[in-house]
Amino acid sequence: MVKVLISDKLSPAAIAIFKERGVEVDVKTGLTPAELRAIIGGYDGLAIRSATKVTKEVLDVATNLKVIGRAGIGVDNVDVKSATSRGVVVMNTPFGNAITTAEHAIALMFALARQLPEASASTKAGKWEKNRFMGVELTAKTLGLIGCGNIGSIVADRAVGLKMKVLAYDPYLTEARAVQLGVEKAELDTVLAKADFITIHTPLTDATRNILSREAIAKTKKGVRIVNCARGGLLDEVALYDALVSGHVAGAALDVFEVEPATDSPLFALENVIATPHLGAATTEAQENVALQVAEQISDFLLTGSVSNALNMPSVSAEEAPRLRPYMELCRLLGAFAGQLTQAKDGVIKRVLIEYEGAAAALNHRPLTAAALAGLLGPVMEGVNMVSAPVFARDHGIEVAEGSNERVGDYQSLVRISVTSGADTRAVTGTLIGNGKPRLVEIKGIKVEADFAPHMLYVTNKDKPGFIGRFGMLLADAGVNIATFHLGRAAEGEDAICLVSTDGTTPDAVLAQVRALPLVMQATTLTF
Ligand SMILES: NC(=O)C1=CN([C@@H]2O[C@H](COP(=O)(O)OP(=O)(O)OC[C@H]3O[C@@H](n4cnc5c(N)ncnc54)[C@H](O)[C@@H]3O)[C@@H](O)[C@H]2O)C=CC1
Ligand SMILES: O=C(O)C(=O)COP(=O)(O)O
Repeated sequence: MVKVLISDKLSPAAIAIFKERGVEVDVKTGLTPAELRAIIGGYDGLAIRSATKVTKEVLDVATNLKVIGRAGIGVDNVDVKSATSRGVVVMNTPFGNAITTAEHAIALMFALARQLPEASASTKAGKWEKNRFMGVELTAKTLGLIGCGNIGSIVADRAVGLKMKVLAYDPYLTEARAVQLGVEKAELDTVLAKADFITIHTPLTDATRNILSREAIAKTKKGVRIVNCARGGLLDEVALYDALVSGHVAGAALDVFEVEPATDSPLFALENVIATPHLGAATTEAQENVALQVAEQISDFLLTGSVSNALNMPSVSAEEAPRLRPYMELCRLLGAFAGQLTQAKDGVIKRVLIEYEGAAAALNHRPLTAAALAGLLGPVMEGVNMVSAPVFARDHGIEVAEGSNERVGDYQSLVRISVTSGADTRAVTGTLIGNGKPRLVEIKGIKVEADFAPHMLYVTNKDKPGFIGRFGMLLADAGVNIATFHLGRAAEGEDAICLVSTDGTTPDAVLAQVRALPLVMQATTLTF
């Protein structure tokens, strides 16, 4: 039974889904890093929000972990790079809390405009300071958005409804989308110079860290009000403090902080600062959405292999997962065959071409290519899987190309993997037979019909009388039992191949004797 750990506070809806799907689930919140490291090895899946930090150190000991599901959007608390290199899928729930977070940003904007928290505290203290709390209207003011993705777009939509003029700085925002949203696409400096209110809605990445730097804050319009509902670290808290004290910035509303939990900050002493404890996603609706979604995504992945909303792996829908699974296995096996042949020769893979023909042409190729690369790179990198293989290939300068052709030839469906290393290119081709069983049909252009078996011996030889008898005798004398025996040749008297499955491994000494046989050009043991 697969086992999942929920290590942050999630709606009970998540537990119910896991149990319904037959996934064993433990809930342990508030773990220290050491406590998490001590237990993570026992879990296949981890469901988190923003409190759990999934560091390299945690991943190093997460030996069974296959998937991390973030019930929410930001994954800056997960070392996605380390997860990827360890083959762990990282998923989030990109839409479940977007409306709720956008509403929090709008709420904070109103709260800043009318100093609601201070006014409420003063009134409750019996002061009735009607003249102290003079606000500003939002209508006709300019809102500057930094980041206009899911949340930024919803904020824009609401702000347009409030009759604000919206400027958006987002390098990935198209003109067409800006027009559709009713916002004006602008450079960062223009947003800074013109906005009466600024809200930030980018992820925290190396590119966005400190995007509202001291310099950027200095470029803002005097009297600007700033809302950050995205991530601490996107703005310089010390520079913001100085600008609030000097009066250049009229107010700031912060839901997120560089260090969380933020229990102590000089900003808390300022009257024109509103602070909430990372409540952006904290509504019943959003928490129900993200908990249900993350539990479904994690369960689906662990139980069926379908992949949704992964940051480091192509999606595989629940509908296509059963259709793709046998093809993934075929691709992995073909990749493993090609990888072992390459490893046995000169080793360094330069280029991989994966061609899909017939019925395979119509499939979702990204997961299939990832599976082929996982098989191919298996002999080079221990523990490689579909998550880590494409990244490993890219990082090691291996060119990966895909081709497809819907034409049906001798087989309904074919997958061919051609691997170039040094001056050689080796191609292996396979198909699915019967109820989705992988079958090899061609090796280096020579037709052969063979199943994959755990232990195989692959020999290339000259097609001349005498080889098969000597080869059979040699294996028999060495006590290596042949389970299946397949032959193929380019043409009479030319290059031939012999693919044998054996009951158990062929010892290296026997392999050396096979290589020494007359007519043998090369011999390699293969394992699958
Ligand atoms: N306070 C809270 O509780 C919550 C905070 N968040 C935060 O909000 C962030 C945004 O969420 P979504 O809108 O759903 O993400 P998204 O991915 O849909 O949108 C982010 C936008 O930022 C833009 N962007 C990326 N780099 C940029 C740059 N250098 N300059 C300007 N724009 C850039 C992207 O093009 C994209 O359009 C999340 O990454 C998360 O950190 C999300 C949910 C709740
Ligand atoms: O979804 C996000 O990115 C959030 O920041 C929400 O964080 P939380 O799940 O409330 O800790």
